[in-house]
Amino acid sequence: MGFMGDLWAQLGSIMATIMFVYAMSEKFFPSHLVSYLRKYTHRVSGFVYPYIQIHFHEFTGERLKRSEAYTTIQTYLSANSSQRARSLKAEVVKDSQTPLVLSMADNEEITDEFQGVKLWWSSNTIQLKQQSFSFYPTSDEKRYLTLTFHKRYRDLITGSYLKHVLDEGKAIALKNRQLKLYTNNPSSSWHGYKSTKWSHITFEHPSTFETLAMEPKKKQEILKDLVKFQNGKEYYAKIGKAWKRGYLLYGPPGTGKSSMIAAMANFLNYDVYDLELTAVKENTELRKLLIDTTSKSIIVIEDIDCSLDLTGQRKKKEEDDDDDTEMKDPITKKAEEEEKKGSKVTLSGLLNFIDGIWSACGGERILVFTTNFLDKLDPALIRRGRMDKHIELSYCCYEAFKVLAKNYLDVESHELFPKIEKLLGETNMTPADVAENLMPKSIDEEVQTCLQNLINALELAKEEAKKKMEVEAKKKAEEEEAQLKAEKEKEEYAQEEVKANGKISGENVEENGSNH
Ligand SMILES: Nc1ncnc2c1ncn2[C@@H]1O[C@H](COP(=O)(O)OP(=O)(O)OP(=O)(O)O)[C@@H](O)[C@H]1O
Ligand SMILES: [Mg+2]
Repeated sequence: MGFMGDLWAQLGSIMATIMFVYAMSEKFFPSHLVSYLRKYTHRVSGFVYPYIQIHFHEFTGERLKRSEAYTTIQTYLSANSSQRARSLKAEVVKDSQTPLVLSMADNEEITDEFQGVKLWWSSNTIQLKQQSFSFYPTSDEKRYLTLTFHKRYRDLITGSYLKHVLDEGKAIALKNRQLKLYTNNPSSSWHGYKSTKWSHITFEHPSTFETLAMEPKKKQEILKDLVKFQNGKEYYAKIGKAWKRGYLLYGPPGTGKSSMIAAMANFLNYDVYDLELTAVKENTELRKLLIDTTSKSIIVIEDIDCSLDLTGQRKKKEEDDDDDTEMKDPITKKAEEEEKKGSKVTLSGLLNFIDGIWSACGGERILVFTTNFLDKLDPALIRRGRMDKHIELSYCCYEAFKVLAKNYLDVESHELFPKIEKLLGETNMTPADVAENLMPKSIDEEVQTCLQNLINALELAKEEAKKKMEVEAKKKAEEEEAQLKAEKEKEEYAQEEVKANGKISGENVEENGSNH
């Protein structure tokens, strides 16, 4: 089949050339003669040439829009052809992680196999007449890809194979794409030509789950959860829930909340939308921003407790303020109104953001809230169903230290490790501080020295914590003593008062008695 197939493919190319000559000959021969010749050759070629060809042109339609099928197939072929094709072309492709994308050169051919069936792909060009004027940029070359296969496999190729090529091509493009980090623009700049609600830059955070220091068991659990979500399209459809998941990351500063978000984005290959709530004026704007996000993304609201007064106190405060506005001069009044307008996103607005429109907004979105203080948040915000998973990021444990030691110093065990393990059990230090202390201060600093630096820092922290505890205990004891003293004094005073009252009433009785 191989040799004969190649032979037929060659024959196919010859036929294509003949057709091309026909097309050109229309200029020189009478049209009826050309169409007769064309019909006749078609019949003959169909009889002797059992192959079918499908062409995919690079540009389609009037506006010369680049065909999505062409790009996707090219991506598929690039992944498959770069090892097989003899001649390749290199291109810089926008939004791709790899600086140069290799693909089949023009007029090159490769073979592919699908379920045991062999097929041929070739990339071709046609020279066009130079256009005198065009509004859209045009080239004098037209490119197209040609798929050739035996007519016996028509159903297999047009059905499953092409679907396979397009699915695979899309998956490769997604994997290779450059991730983006979006931030919301203030709504005052939303109007006008080309205005957008989000600005973006390339997302290049180096944090991954390998570099993230935390207990391996917890890390595995999170990874499993993310994979389940990413592959859960059918599952979410089956249970009738929107394909979304909410994570609440909480813990002290420097424990890796932001690093985890970056690791999630790198792991899932999702874009990140960093939503700055204080720049959002009202609930409707919040909804508009959400609608403007794409799927396969992580929407992040950092420090949710600081971004908003979500405890319902805002409303009360505004009402109080309203009482005396009548007395203020117009400029002050206006400034205050503007200020109030500054951030009018309310808890219910945020809840709608999560539950309402959010659910109708397509799928594959992850929402992450971070906070340093879990108990400061309104229970309505963090109840299950809204935030599906709560993840605590805490002080550095021994397991987390081992990850950092491996990443920063390339050591997996050391005689100083047991000492560090003991100290980490006795004192609280964030992974950020542990990492900082572990980092070599000069190029030639030895592992031993770096570990010793950490031990010194841990001992110092332990000492400080001890001192702090002692001071607090002393303060508490003093407070308790003062309270006891105050209570005692109060009691004594009360007793004296009772005594004094008794005396007075006794005197009164005496007085009354003498009156009788
Ligand atoms: N768990 C961790 N694993 C690895 N590195 C960490 C971890 N936690 C913190 N770091 C290091 O400390 C730096 C600060 O961490 P990060 O910004 O993720 O903390 P955070 O919890 O988001 O703090 P904040 O509450 O202040 O926003 C990171 O750049 C990283 O180098
Ligand atoms: Mg952070």
